[in-house]
Amino acid sequence: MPLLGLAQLPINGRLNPLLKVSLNIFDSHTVYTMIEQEELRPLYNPWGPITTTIKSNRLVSHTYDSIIFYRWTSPDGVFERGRIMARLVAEMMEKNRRRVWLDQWEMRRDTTSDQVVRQISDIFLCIPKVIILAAPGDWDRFTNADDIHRWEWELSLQSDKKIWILRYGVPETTQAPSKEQLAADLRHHSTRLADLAMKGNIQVRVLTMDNLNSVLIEKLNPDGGLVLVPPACSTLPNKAQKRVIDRLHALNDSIVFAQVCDDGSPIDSLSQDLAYSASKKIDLGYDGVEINIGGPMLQKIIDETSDSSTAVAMILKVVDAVATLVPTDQVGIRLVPFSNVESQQQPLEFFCTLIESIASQLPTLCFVHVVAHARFDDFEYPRNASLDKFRGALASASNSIAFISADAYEPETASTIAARTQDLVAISLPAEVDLNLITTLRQGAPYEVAEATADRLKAIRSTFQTGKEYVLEWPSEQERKVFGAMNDLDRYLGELDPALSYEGTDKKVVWRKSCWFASEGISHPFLDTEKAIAAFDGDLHDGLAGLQALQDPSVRQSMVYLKNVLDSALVTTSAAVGIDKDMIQRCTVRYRIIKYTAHAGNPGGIGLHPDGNLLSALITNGDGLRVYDLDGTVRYPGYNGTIMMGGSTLYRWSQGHYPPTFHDVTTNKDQVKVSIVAFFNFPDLVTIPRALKSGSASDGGFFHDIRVIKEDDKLPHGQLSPLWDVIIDKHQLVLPPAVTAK
Ligand SMILES: O=C(O)CCC(=O)C(=O)O
Ligand SMILES: [Fe+2]
Repeated sequence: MPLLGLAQLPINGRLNPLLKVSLNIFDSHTVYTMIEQEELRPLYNPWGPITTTIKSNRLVSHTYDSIIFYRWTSPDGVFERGRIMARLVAEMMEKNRRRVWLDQWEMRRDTTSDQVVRQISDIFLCIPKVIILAAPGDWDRFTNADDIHRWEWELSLQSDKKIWILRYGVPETTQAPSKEQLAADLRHHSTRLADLAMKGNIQVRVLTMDNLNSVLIEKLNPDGGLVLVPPACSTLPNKAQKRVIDRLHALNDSIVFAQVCDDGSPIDSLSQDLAYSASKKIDLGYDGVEINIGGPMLQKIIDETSDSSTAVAMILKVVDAVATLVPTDQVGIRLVPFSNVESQQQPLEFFCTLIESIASQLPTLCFVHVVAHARFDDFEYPRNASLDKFRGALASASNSIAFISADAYEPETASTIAARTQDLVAISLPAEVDLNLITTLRQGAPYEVAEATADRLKAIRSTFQTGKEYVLEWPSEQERKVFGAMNDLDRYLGELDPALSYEGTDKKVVWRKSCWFASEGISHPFLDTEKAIAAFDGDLHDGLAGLQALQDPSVRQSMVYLKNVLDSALVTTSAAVGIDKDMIQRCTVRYRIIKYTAHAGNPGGIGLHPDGNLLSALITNGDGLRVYDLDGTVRYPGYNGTIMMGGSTLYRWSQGHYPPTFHDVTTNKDQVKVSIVAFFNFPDLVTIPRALKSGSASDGGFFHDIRVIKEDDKLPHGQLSPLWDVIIDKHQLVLPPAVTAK
């Protein structure tokens, strides 16, 4: 198949504005960011007492028929395979109208038994059937009682659930063993597992490529285009890869590139290894190769080479080596710059220099593919950070190398960029969730969010209609980073002086250490000048303290990370309650960090209140937050995700449709708790728009003047009084007389 110049790729007879560049079921943006250098640490015995209480969880609102545990445990390369399998099996089952929870929890070598037990037992409560994907290597790991994979088996087999064991990676002719054979097999490695297997309700099946083939082939982009096949696919048997290539070549004008990625081998042999595997890919029938500058070794170079020109030179050497074995116009490179900046390694300029150097050294290179988002399944990630810097860098060095930008674009954004630039634009994350998305869009159908997203939005909406909070849970990788960042804030706040403040409608006295940061909107940077802080609504003292805090590089880094998490939750929740995109962009955010402290023996806390703004996103690392429902229940949201709450402005704007979430905080005197709250609100508007949904006839008589709202909010007998009456009555509260007096 002749290689077409990318710019000539015709889609529906015209130059392609939306190009599917990844074979999404296989895509693997992040796996390589999880490289660890640590040794395997001894882990605790998982069968000790389980102290973790089971929290309300995300599965309850849906009914799933089964769960597939799928863990990735870097960096042995096997995870990638497991992930494809999990995904494909889930799809096979979903075709049969079974709802599958694909549990993609990242397990690390330092994951503790407690975390495993918590996660699994939590999920077990609401799932009738467990599917275990068993790779050939698993058995060998079962002699090690500390192996996290083994705990998972043990917990599963110990449960009263129906278990399906799907073996994969075995020769296609393997017969599924009986339960007895399975137990006998396991007995060589672990008597306990064997005994459990004999007792349990188990079905064993063998999963062959043929089982999967129909799903696999069906999912291949039927419209053709440039398909960048990621490494996971390249690790399939050659026969399977050929099938994929053939299928894609049979489609209109498809060009198929394989992603090649270093396997972590030492730098000396890296260039040769990569060049060799790239040439093998061409022999196999691929039209070209995409070098992923993000595999373990290259990433290590980027992370650890302090001198950036040395790092650039080392990477250039690798790219160059590939280009000696594969024609340069069949070589592209893939970069994921933002994920690096997040963990503060090389600055973005490094990637610009890298792009410029590669482009001038290899002027006939096929493309530079820059991926903006960095997380798997994070399809609502609002960063959409501009890639113009990188575009500019490439343009300054070459006018023939194609630039491909990939992000969680929506069709409008993608079209705008396609119209504004000469670039190829890839919708990556939404297409990963909805595999037919690109085809649908090309056919001119309206953009609809994927079913899973739609379900989530619906769940948020119905929760908010009852005035309750909604918790957007974190994947465990994120959880780890969030708590790391929270510890950092804790450290910083610990050095500030505590201040007394009177909070909540009941004017409870609080001791807290606090400061705030602000931004002009989602994905805007933090305000960085005294003038901007002074102009922003809020107490100046704490605002200036926030400005000071940003001078501390580690606080800044942690805040940037937490901001991303909070912003993402705000975008999702805004979409759920119907705040339109323009408004989302215009709303400002104040991020307050708080450390509750005891003072003179008095515990810290905040009195009962609803927040006054549109939406609040809260991350906290300790107990103390309490939510008062309108139905009289009291709940403690816990801290395994971003807690979303409606505010009184949303209540008014939605004309009473979304009651605000009433909450308070009580911490005892020995307790440490740090919180960060993102208050999302209209920008300096004096009056709020009349109705959340355009076309609403009446405005429900609610105040629209923000200043009036602020005053009114402080009182339980203002516009919120019908709600306060319910709360006071259902929870049998007694507010201080000064507060209740009209
Ligand atoms: O720290 C918390 O858990 C909640 C803080 C809060 O409600 C607020 O600052 O409005
Ligand atoms: Fe609050």
